Amino acid sequence: MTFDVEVNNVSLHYNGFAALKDISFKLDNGKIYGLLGRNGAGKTSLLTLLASFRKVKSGSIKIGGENPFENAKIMQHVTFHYEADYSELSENIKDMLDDAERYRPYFDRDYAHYLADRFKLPLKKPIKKLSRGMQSAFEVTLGLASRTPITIFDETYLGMDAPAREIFYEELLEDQANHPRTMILSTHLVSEMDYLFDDVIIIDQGKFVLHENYETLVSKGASITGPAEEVDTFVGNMTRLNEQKLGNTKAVMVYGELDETRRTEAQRKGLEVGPISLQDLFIYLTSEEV
Ligand SMILES: Nc1ncnc2c1ncn2[C@@H]1O[C@H](COP(=O)(O)OP(=O)(O)OP(=O)(O)O)[C@@H](O)[C@H]1O
Repeated sequence: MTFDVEVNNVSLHYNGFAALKDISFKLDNGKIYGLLGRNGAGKTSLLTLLASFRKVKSGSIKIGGENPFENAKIMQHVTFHYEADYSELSENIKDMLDDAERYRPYFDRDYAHYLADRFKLPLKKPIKKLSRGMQSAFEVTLGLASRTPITIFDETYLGMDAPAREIFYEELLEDQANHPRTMILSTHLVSEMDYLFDDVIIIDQGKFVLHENYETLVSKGASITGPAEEVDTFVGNMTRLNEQKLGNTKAVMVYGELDETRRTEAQRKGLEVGPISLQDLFIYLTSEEV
């Protein structure tokens, strides 16, 4: 069975406030998707609909061709991980991992224990007594070890420190290579996580902005570095996303493709042409002026 995801014209209102406005996109199997959007863009709202935490009332969502809402056949293949509130839970990590094995059909117990060890999670400690970062690491452990065909992480990793996030990224890429599934990672940590994404989806103020392959997206811009005057002349009236100056050297990020003729021209003028960052593109595409 395949688990393609189809989101068709989905809108969501909270007491008259439009949090999602006519969103449509499709997800293929086996890719890592980065879901990006500024604060309040609607990422969590969208993910709770995908995870069937709430019912779609306007538009439709299909997973594997079926409506997933209250559909046990589909929902056992979808997991949603977020910064859960464990403050009332007295069970320890080991018991929780044992429980997970019972209701998650793809769960790999050995891998879960290996991850818990890498994250230095104390197996015998009640989860409510773990720090916020450790609770996040536990959630991430569940998410990876569940190996669910559609795995959704809603900024689960925010509370984790940088070394722990690095372990998560390493494990995510390695486990995805061995057990491909559809992963959706919503995040603000764009510059830190961009290399993980196969595709990027950007939403802004409840609206769909784009769904694009990561490489294709970043090739839509370039950074031009060299003597300030030369750079300014070369860039002309192209859209500038960002610029930095150090002494007489300037680096300008531009939006817009540079064809071979323009690249050769840059080279002739001694300018360096490099790739653009997803972060700069994201900031530009979701800025008020666009
Ligand atoms: N239960 C709710 N009732 C009313 N408004 C809500 C509710 N949940 C979210 N909203 C509003 O809907 C919009 C989208 O919120 P959502 O949490 O989906 O955004 P987000 O992209 O996940 O934001 P963040 O990155 O800040 O977590 C926001 O304006 C938020 O205030």
